[in-house]
Amino acid sequence: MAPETPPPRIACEGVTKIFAGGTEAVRDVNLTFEPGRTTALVGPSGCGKSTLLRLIAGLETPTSGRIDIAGAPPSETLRHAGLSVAFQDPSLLPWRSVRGNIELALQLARQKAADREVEDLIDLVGLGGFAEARPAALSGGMRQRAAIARALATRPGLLLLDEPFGAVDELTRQQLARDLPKLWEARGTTTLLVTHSVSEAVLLSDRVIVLTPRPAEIVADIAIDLPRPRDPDGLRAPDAAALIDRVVAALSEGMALPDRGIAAQ
Ligand SMILES: Nc1ncnc2c1ncn2[C@@H]1O[C@H](COP(=O)(O)OP(=O)(O)OP(=O)(O)O)[C@@H](O)[C@H]1O
Repeated sequence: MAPETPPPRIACEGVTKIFAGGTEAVRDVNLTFEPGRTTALVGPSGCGKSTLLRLIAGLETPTSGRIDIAGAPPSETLRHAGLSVAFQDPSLLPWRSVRGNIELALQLARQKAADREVEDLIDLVGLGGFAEARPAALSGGMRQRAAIARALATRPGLLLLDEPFGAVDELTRQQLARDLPKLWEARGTTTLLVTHSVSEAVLLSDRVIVLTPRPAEIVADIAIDLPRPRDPDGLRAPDAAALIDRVVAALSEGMALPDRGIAAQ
């Protein structure tokens, strides 16, 4: 089934974010994301990855530059439920069950799920049997997975994930890494994800953007042209390992820039 809203093209033009107080988190980012592709943003801790994602989500406004999602500002896309986010802090409503949280997202978007669609999503994120559980009865990783299911429920054209598997155990993480890209591909979702994990970025994405230490600037833009479906075990193959090495080398390059990272310490 097609997504509720078609996957948009996203353009960031000269995007800079300086917070009140003077912290410059993002500097002059120029990027275009093509519809239906998955892109990972990778960079050292505190470099400005989440800020860039929040800017694209319309949850922050750029200090200068502009962001355009299919011809409209991000706030517009957010309002039309064409965009879903699952961030580190899952922010589920505590008095609603997993199913209730997902159904609320659908109600707010004035959508109805097809038969069994909510159940299928709950199963997909490995929460079968926990549909009626409230967030307090779930582990941190389970809450994150519930938030992913909620983000997917409205079939957004644009899906923004910030460290979505941060609290998820390794085996479940591997299962999600197998299953979620299949769903994004089937739906044609444009997905942007922030991760600390270089191997996860290579496993999930069509493209990895490597950012410098704060303020985040682009140090490398690496195409991940590995065949799909991909399997975590496949990361040991020479072509995948070479891509991981390229991403790691770009991270080191960013750290070595004169005013950043190691050089700035
Ligand atoms: N609302 C805010 N007000 C002021 N400073 C902020 C705000 N949000 C983030 N920052 C600062 O901006 C910088 C970048 O933060 P951000 O959360 O984007 O980094 P990150 O790369 O996502 O970090 P991590 O990988 O550790 O999650 C940090 O120095 C942070 O303290």
